[in-house]
Amino acid sequence: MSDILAILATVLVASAGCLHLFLRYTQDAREPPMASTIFPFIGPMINLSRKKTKYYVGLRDKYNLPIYTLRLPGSRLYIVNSISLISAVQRQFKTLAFPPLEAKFTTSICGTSKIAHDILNTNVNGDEGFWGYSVTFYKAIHTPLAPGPELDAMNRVMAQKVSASVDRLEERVVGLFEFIRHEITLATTDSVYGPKNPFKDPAIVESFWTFLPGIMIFIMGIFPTILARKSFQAREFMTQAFTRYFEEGGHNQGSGLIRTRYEHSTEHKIPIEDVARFEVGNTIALLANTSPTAFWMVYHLYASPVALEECRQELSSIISIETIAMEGEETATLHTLDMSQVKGSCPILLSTMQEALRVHGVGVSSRVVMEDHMLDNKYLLKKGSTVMIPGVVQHTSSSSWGSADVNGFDHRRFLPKEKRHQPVAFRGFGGGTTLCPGRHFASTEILAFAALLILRFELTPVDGKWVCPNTDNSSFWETMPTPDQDIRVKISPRTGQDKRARWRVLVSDSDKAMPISVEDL
Ligand code: HEM
Repeated sequence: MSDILAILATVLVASAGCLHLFLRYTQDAREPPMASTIFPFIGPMINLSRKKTKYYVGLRDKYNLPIYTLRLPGSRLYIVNSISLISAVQRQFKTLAFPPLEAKFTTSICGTSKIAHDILNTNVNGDEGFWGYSVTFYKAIHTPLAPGPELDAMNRVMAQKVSASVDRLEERVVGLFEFIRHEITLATTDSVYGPKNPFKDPAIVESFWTFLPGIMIFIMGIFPTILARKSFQAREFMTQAFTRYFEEGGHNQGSGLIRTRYEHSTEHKIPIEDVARFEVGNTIALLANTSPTAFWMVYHLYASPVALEECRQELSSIISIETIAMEGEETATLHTLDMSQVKGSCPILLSTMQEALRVHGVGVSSRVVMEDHMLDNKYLLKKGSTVMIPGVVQHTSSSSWGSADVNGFDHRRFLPKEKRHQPVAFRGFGGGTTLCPGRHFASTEILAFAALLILRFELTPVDGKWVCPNTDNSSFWETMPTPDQDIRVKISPRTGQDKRARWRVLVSDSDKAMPISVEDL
């Protein structure tokens, strides 16, 4: 037995030695330094799958490097820690490019046809000029999602749905995440897809959440029909529903966003079933992050009596109340929450949402290196490698946020007058050319939902105290992780509330952007 162990140990040491030699031989001295590891290639792979984005934080704390190399079997990752290098990466958007990665993810996650694959990959990075599906896509969807009439129209539907969902609330016990996810999913999809929204069918809602866990398998392309069978079936079911939606012209009654997406695809001769497949992919951007962000914000509001009270006060000062005539002789009070006032006059509420995105946001911005490049004239990035900017590294950086409370939740941290932080370190919505175009829509929805909830209801945890759930089970690709365990809460109307009062959310014409990311300031 001991002989076998000795042989095994020798083989392991010898293999590690060979891998170290190979590493040294194939690593250029001008490349970012390597994070050392006992077992090259295999070690980082195991650590990444076990610790996920926490691995990047651990390496940042251990080596404190501006940028470093992680070698995985068959690929090089350059991980960026330094703020100044983030700007340098984002400036080189052609050489350190996102569109080729996006095209690869889209085709593998959505299971598109060869025709759609070829259209998507033609002039994918715009090297031959500003034409082709991929490079014109971002500009096309930017207009209906940017502050202006189309976004206002979408927000109006959303506001009405969110308001109706809070109206339906009554005294009961719910799973907080489950409840928020359900309401946000319906409000978001109704706003985007209109009256023929496929998500009105509960089977489609269920399919969406069944589809998500298979995403990593789709991306890696390892037998998805077997290893992600349920996900695969859910995706195909959603594809059929979206094909029917487009064939029946559902998009014509939907938002500017869905009409633009459909027109952009058909102008580029994407077959209808692939338009539907792209839409299944789009539901990930649309839904996967909004519900968890709303959940974390609501959790922190109710878990902190000070934050709750300050936000309630802020909101109470902008609510307008009028008496309206009802049937017969009756009257009622109508409370109006105007979202442009929320955005302009409720900085603590906005700051609480940003802090939820900072504390929980773990999105990684990725870029593929199109040709050998000297980043900032200092570091050689080799063609074919991937550059990664993990948001969590920035969000937990004490040099950006202050060492005293970087790990704590401070609902006032983002107040303009407090300004104690480095704004570039906020990566909740990414940055540069891939900055999330849906941030205005998502933020308005989350703020409207949270505002109505805290103005009208108390939430008390059934277990007696608020305990922050872990997120260890969340997937690698998730930008806002979902909680591992739900929190059972009792919902009850606030005392002293007029039970007959009516509430509405107003979205008045606004072409001003909310100051969310550094690009909006
Ligand atoms: C709170 C909710 C949301 C969060 C936290 C979030 C976050 C992000 C992040 C971190 C990125 C990647 C940025 C990068 O790589 O640098 C991104 C990209 C994107 N988001 Fe969002 N997002 C949210 C909601 C939405 C919504 C509602 C939509 C659509 C209406 C949307 C559409 C997109 C799109 C299309 C991209 C890709 C941009 C590109 O092609 O370059 N997101 N989002």
